[in-house]
Amino acid sequence: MSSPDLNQVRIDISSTDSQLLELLSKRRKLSINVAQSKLATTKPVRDTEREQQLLVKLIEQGKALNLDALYVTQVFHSIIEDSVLLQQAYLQNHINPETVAHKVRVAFLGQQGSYSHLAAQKYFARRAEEVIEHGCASFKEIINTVESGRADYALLPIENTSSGGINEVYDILQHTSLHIVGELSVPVEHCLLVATDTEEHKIKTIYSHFQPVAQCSEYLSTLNDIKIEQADSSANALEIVSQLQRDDVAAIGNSEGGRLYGLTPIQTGIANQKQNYSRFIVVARKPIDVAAQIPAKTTFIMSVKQRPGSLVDALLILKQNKINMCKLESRPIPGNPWEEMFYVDVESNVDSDNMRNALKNLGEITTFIKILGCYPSDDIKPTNPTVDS
Ligand SMILES: C=C(O[C@@H]1C=C(C(=O)O)C=C[C@H]1O)C(=O)O
Repeated sequence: MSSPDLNQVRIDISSTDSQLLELLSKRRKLSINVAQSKLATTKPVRDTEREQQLLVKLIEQGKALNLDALYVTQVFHSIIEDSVLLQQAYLQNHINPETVAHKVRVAFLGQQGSYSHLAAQKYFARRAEEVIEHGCASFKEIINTVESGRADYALLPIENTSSGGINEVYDILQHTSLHIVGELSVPVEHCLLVATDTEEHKIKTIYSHFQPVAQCSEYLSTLNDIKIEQADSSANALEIVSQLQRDDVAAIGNSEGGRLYGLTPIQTGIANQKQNYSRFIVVARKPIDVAAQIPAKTTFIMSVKQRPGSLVDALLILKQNKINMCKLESRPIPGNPWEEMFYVDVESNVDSDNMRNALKNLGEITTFIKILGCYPSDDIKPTNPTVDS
């Protein structure tokens, strides 16, 4: 048998890919039709039972076509995630028409290649056609840029799975007039990046923002005689190392950002936790409404009386109203030694009856309470197909 002609096979592959794209686009249009019907019936966007039935059937059909179950599941998890996010965006635009914009101005920490920059690109990819990027040198500058109207949105990192909550951002949220309107999680894959043909044992100085230093503390403790130099952001560290062009310096950053500065990774996966994610919040001058069909989160801050059990009493109000708390952080209140401000994230829409009732009751027992925002939950957990074996 003569071997297939490579050029011809590639032409056939390209044509098959075009058909796949057309089908994906057709499926997306159908998802929008589904969103339109849910708008009328107020049915939730997510229907995990339907997803499960769909996956089981697709796995079965895939088997008959020689496609393994894991592959089919992965592909359709990604297709369904897109479908859910698309529908959520449709419903959100419907309920907040004033936020629909062709062009948005976004402030974030650092410059091109920073984690915040990558997160901004990811978040706005499905929300605006054009993003005007506004890199800032500090969190204060970011907040100021949006408060003064020079940008429409800001992205702020709020927590990381390795290093925990980002205190500076929590403290800023106590005083800003901005509102949380969104959130997203991005994988953070730290590498050690260099500008020359060098090796790890030759490195004497590492440039990094302080957050990656905390997230990679275990790896850094295995290196001898290393000086850590602080940079304004991860991207700033990459830029410095790229300018220095020395065998004995390196930066901690992501490989995608490193490529922008001509750096190569000599160590990958150096974060303490292999599943290293950062969660970002998106803030704007005006709060948004979250459609009832979408899972919502509400973030509020409160302080309670200095007496036994007052925090427990506040949390019991959430329990009585069947509201799940997914995060609780405490931060000192400047000027009031040993008093704490509590940051609470709950899985609830601020306009739901339960949440209204809880906020009314909390208002009666707390010394201060302020809602920072209600926003769609970014957490689209993939549905598990239960396959009978
Ligand atoms: C499209 C729908 O909305 C969501 C997305 C699904 C999909 O893309 O297949 C399936 C179920 C829902 O979670 C639907 O309800 O049918």
